[in-house]
Amino acid sequence: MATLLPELQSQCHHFDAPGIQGNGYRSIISACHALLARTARRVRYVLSHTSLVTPSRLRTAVFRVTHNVAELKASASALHQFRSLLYIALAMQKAALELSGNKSTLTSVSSQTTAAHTSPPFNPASASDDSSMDHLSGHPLDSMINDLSGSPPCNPSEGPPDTPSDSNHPFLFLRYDLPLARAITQEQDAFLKSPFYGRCLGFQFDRGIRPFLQALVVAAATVSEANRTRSAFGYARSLLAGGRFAWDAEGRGERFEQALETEGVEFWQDFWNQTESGLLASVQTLTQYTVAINHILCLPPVPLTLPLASSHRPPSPPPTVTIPPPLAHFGPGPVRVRLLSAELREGQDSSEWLAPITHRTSSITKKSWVRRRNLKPLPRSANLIVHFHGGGFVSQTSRSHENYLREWSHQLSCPVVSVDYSLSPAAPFPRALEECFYTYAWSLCHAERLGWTGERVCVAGDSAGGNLAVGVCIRARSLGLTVPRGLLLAYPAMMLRPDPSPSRLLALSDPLLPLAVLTHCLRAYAGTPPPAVIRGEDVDNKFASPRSVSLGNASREWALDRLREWSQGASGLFDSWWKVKSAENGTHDDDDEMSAISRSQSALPSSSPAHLSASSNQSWSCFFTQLIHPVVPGIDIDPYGQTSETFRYDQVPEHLSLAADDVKDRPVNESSINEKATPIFFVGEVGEVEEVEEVEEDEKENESNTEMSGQEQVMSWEEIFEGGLGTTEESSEGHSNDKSLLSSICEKEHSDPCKFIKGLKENKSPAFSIFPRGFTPLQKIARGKQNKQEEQDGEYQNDMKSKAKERNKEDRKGVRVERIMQKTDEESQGKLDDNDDEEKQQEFIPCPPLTNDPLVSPLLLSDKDLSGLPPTYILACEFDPMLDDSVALASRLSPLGRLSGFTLFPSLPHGCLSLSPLALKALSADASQVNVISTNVLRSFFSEA
Ligand SMILES: CCCCCCCC/C=C\CCCCCCCC(=O)O[C@H]1CC[C@@]2(C)C(=CC[C@H]3[C@@H]4CC[C@H]([C@H](C)CCCC(C)C)[C@@]4(C)CC[C@@H]32)C1
Repeated sequence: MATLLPELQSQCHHFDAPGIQGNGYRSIISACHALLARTARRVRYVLSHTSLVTPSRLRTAVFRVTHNVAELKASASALHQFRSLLYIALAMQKAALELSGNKSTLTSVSSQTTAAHTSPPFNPASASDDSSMDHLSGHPLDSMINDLSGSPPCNPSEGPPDTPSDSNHPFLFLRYDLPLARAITQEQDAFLKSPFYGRCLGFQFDRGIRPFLQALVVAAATVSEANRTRSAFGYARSLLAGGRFAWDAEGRGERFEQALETEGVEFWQDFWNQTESGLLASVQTLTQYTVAINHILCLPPVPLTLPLASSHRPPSPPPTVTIPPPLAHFGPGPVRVRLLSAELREGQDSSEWLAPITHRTSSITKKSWVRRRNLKPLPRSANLIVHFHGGGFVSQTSRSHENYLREWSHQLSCPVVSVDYSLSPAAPFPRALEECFYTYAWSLCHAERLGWTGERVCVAGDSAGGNLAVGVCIRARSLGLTVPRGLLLAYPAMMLRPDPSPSRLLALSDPLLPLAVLTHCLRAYAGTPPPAVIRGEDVDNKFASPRSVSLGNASREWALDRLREWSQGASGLFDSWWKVKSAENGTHDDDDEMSAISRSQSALPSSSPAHLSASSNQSWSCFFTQLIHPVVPGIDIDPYGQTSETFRYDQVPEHLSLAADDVKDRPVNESSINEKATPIFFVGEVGEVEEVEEVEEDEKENESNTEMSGQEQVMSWEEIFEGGLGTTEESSEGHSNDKSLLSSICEKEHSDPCKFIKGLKENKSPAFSIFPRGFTPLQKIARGKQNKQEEQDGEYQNDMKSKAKERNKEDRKGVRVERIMQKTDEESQGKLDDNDDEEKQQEFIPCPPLTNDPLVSPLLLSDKDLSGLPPTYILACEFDPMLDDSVALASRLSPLGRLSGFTLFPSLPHGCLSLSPLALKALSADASQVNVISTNVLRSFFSEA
């Protein structure tokens, strides 16, 4: 580590966005320093107490020797993992620098490394950790740790001033199909993650957040344990296990790690949704601002006609555009939207307000409306915020994000609209995006119903919602609609392709967004095609897919149901008390509505699937992507816009294609909204809706279609993969852009691209000598084989692994058998040889073709498209696997003049906005600033002339 850290640090600055000192490499270094500091303190503490006190029971009890020793062992194991991580990061860094053609930076590595060595020594005592041991600084061990760490952690106020912003700026993401990227993906699976999740959990985060993360892991481990047995006895056993996990750090770490390996997306979906209803939700409500309006609207699925934002000469009618309702996968269906408003405003209480409310929510909402009639409404607000929540595309609703939405509404005195879009895997891309865009358009043409004048609108999104927010703005711009005044992105997910980046490596130790869970989310949203038709009866079943058939899944759902029941039961009394209190205060929450709407189910249009036929579904599924960008399989975009001409807005007549500045600030004039005006175009196939009875016949046909399309996708991925790495002559026509991208990269360093590519393939290029000197790759060996590396990794790891294996024999048996069977099949077909590489290749995470779509991975958007975004402010967190998404986006937007600001919150994990204000207060001072800063950003958007 003594050499690795300074070497990595010396090149970090090349990856910063202009003027912003932060990226995944810097975060890895900070995490390492935090771990070293924590280990050093623990060692000092143990040493000082063992040397003074003779062995006795008293000593053991008072100084918690066993606990400290166990912690030390876990820290040692974590350090070992981090050492490997540093090697990987270093290899990535060098590869990225070489790919960017940044020769000068490569040659200066050694000199800068020396410089880093001469910098002031890192003092572990300065890092925030167990303050009980702070008085021990100055111990001889300090010097050892100084040697280990070598240089101080990244300080945002220091660092090289000449951060590059030219075209040679290295990109943080490494293409998934490069040999190094593949090697990294294999390596990450071999990491022993339990020390991070168990005892060492969250060591790299702010001290205050550790108890929260530990509680999270205990809860996840308990639920996962409960999944294993379904009986009442099993339930009692899992409760006991829950108690055990509270103090057995190793046990919960192992169970959590195992849950990552065995549980599917549904588990995480349900687990993450715990804040949506029940006790947790009720407790959260206590700490939030009260609001006058908190309603669920169901926007009816009808086409909307809006005026274009282009200037037109009166008296000619303004050109209009017709926006179809969301169509993908299920056909037209209502969109659920939450309207929050600190004050009751004109229009929000009008009878018209009830018009868009349909289906299940109507009775409840009408009641609440009647209750509010005696409040005197304020004039309509000039500002509106349209928000898209995060949750990995698979979980959560606007409700779990209310804490900051309510604050925004209060501080900015404006209504907030947050979309409860359909969730994956039931409704994969582009359904959610369509719904978000439809809501945006609906808000523009029904401003008065929201208590808004239609003047200024800002769009905000966190995490997965940030991804959707960018898509909405791009679409608004491409159709010539009013573009929001500002875009606020909180830790957005901008690259959904499985390209590794340094911050993604942090996912290996992150209990909030572990890599396995990220991969689940990715597959659910953009991986496989959804079931083509979901039958009417299935819609009532939240998990309307074959998964509910398996015993494992059934028991998981059973366990989660028990947890939910308990939580809801406990919150019953609380809820009734709270409602009485709210009614007295004249405030209201439509909590009943949300608890009535199960998460995934709420996402699905309640009626549409029953009315659809397979044929209609197929034509709808492509609607969104065709409208914005024709999807060209295999086409890739240079993140720096080199292939910017590839994508066209061919549906928008050229004379209507507006410059970003033309549309940016144009207010929506209500009187100019002319629903009767002739639409310029309308693309959609609403007319193809057929009756329920016909569904069954078409179903079989449709199933086979789905299978076929699934096969086609796999094929095309393989082609892309081969095409991207094969010789240029081998590549097919569809991959021309891959070729051009690679050629352009190669040209910088090598005259013959083919040779260079071959070099990459054979790992001969110096940059791709997979890992630097001294690195022993962790051995990725299928379970059931003896892992030789384990032997070297020391007793502790062996203990942990064998213990885990024993405990979970049953679970793992399945996996092993599966692999052995797979092998036997292949052997019989003569496909398998003993080559380790081939085995690894099978385990390589495939890249779903959809993730190449710039609307799925907005970092693949061309410069031309990105320059159509409104002024964008990015909030990012230091210890976030998604940090590089923010930094890379900022690097792209900054030269285009579209970046209005960037704030990096040190020591915070992903999702910090969603944490309750109480939790934030328990964290650092920076953490409590998260909400304040986001509010100020929105205020500045609204106030800018
Ligand atoms: C080595 C490199 C290989 C590269 C391979 C990479 C492949 C994948 C790449 C990209 C895919 C991106 C996919 C989607 C991105 C998703 C981003 C995204 O949207 O992530 C969100 C997912 C939900 C969540 C974790 C979050 C924020 C807040 C969290 C919530 C805070 C409190 C909530 C608890 C349930 C409260 C109860 C606690 C109690 C003690 C029991 C909690 C934890 C729920 C989950 C959310 C971020």
